[in-house]
Amino acid sequence: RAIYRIYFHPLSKIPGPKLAAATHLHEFYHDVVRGGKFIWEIEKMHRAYGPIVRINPREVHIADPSMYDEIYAGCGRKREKDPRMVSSYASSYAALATVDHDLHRARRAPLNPFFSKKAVLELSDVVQEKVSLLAWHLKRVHAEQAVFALSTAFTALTGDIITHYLYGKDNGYLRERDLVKRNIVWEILAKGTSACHLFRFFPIIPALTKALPIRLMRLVRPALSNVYDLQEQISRQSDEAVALEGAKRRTIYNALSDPSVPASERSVARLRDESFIVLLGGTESTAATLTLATYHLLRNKDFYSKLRQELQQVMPKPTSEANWAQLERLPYLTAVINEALRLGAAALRPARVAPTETLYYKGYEIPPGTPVSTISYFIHRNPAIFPDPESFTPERWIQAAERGDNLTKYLVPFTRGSRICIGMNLAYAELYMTLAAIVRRFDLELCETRPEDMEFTREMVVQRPEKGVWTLKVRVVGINEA
Ligand code: HEM
Repeated sequence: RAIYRIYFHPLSKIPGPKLAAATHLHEFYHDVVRGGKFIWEIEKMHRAYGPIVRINPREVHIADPSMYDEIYAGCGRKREKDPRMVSSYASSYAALATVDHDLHRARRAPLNPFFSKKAVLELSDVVQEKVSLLAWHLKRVHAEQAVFALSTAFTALTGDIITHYLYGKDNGYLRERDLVKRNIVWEILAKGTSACHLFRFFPIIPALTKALPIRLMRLVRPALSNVYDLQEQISRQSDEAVALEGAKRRTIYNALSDPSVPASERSVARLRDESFIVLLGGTESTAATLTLATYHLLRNKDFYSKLRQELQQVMPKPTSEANWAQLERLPYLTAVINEALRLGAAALRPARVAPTETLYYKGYEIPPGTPVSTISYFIHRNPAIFPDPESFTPERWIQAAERGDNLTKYLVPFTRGSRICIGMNLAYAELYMTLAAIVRRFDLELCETRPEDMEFTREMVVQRPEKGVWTLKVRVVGINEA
C-alpha cells in the first residue's frame, strides 16, 4: 500500500516527503501523540518542497494566497468538507461538520438570517448589555484591587452573547462573581479541545459517546462530565426555548425547529449538534481574539493611548456607548482588530474538497475529490505580505491604506466561500464594541502574564500555548469617569 501511495497514487507527482505520502502515522504522531504539532511539520515541508506539498497520503496543502479563492470557492462552485477532518468537531449533524455541499446549504439556511450585518446591528443592545456587565466586573476588581483573569471574562462575555442568540436568554456567566464557576463552555474549551485530533483519527469515539445514554456515559467516562453537563443543559434550554411562547425575539433554536425545516432535519441530534457548535464556535475564537488584542495593547502603551484618543471621536465621554456601525469607521481600532485577527485567529486546517472539479496549481493537477487546505496562519505570517510578521503592528494596516494597498484581501481568519464562518459579523460587533468600551474607560496593567502564556505552540483547532489556554491577567489601575 505504501508503494502504491508513493509511486502510483494520483497525488504521487505532488512534492512532499515520502513518509507523509506513505502513511498517516506521521501526522498521527505529531498531532495526537505530541499534541497539535503537525502544523509545524507542514511548515517545515513547505520550506523544503515549496508552496504545494502532499502532507499525508490523501491531502494537499498549498501555502500560496493566490490559490485561496480557488480552494475556498463560493458562487455556486461545489465545495465539500473532508469526511476525515470533520470528525474532529464531534458534531456530525452541525453545518460545520456537514460533508455534502447541498446538505450544508440546507442546514446553514435557517441560521443565515441571524448573522447578516443588519441582524447583528439590530441586536447591538444584546452585545452592549454584556459589555456593560464586563465593565461592572472591571469596576469591581478595581475597588477590590484584585488580579482579574480578563481572558476568562471574555469567554463569559462571548458565551453569554451567543446563548442569548440561541435561546433568547443568556447563561448568566457574567452575572457570577466567580467567572469560571458555572461556565461549562469555558471548561470544555480549556480542557476538552485537546481531544480534537484523537476524534479525527478515531471518529468512532465521539459517535459511540453520543449514541449511549448520558447516564451510562457518566459511569464509563467520568472525566468527560463537563461535556455531558453541557449536553444536558443544551437539551434543557432547547425545550425551554420552544416553550417560550410569544418570545420578543425569534431565537436560533426556534428557527432550527420551525415546521418549514424538513422533518428529517428536525431531529434532536441535529438540534443538539448545531447548538453545541454555535455555542463553542461563538465563544472561543472571539474571546481569544479579544485576549490577544488586549495583551498587545497593554504591552505597548502607545497603542493603547493612540486608540483611546481615536475613540473620543465617537465616545465623547468614557461611559459613552457606540455600536459597531459607528466604531468600524475608526481606522486605528480597525487596524488593531485586523492585527489581532491576523495573529490570533483559529489555526485549524480547514480542508475543502472540490467533488467534480480538477484544480490546477503551477502545473500540478489536483484530481476531484482531493482534500486541499491552506492554513490561514501561513498566509498571515507570510513576510512578503506582512513584513516582520510576528510583530503586532496596527500601523501596517494604516500605511497600506495610505499606499492604496488592499491588505485585507490577505486577511482570512474566517476562511472564504460557501463555508465561511457564519458568525463573522457577530464576531466583529463583539470585537469592536468590547475593545472600545475597555480602552476608552479603563486603565489596565498586565500582571502575572508571561509571553509564553500567550504563545502559539499547539494547534487544537484554535491556537494553544504549550500548557493550558491563553491566559491574560490584568489589574485595573484607573477608571475614567468624567
Ligand atoms: C474571531 C472570531 C471567529 C473566528 C476567527 C472564526 C473562524 C471560523 C472558521 C475558520 C470557520 C471555518 C471552519 C472550517 O472550515 O472548518 C468557522 C466556521 C463557523 N463559525 Fe466561526 N469564527 C469566529 C467567530 C464565530 C462566532 C461569533 C460564531 C457564532 C455563531 C461562529 C460560528 C461558526 C459556525 C457555526 C461555523 C460553521 C459555518 C458553516 O460551516 O457553514 N464563529 N469559523
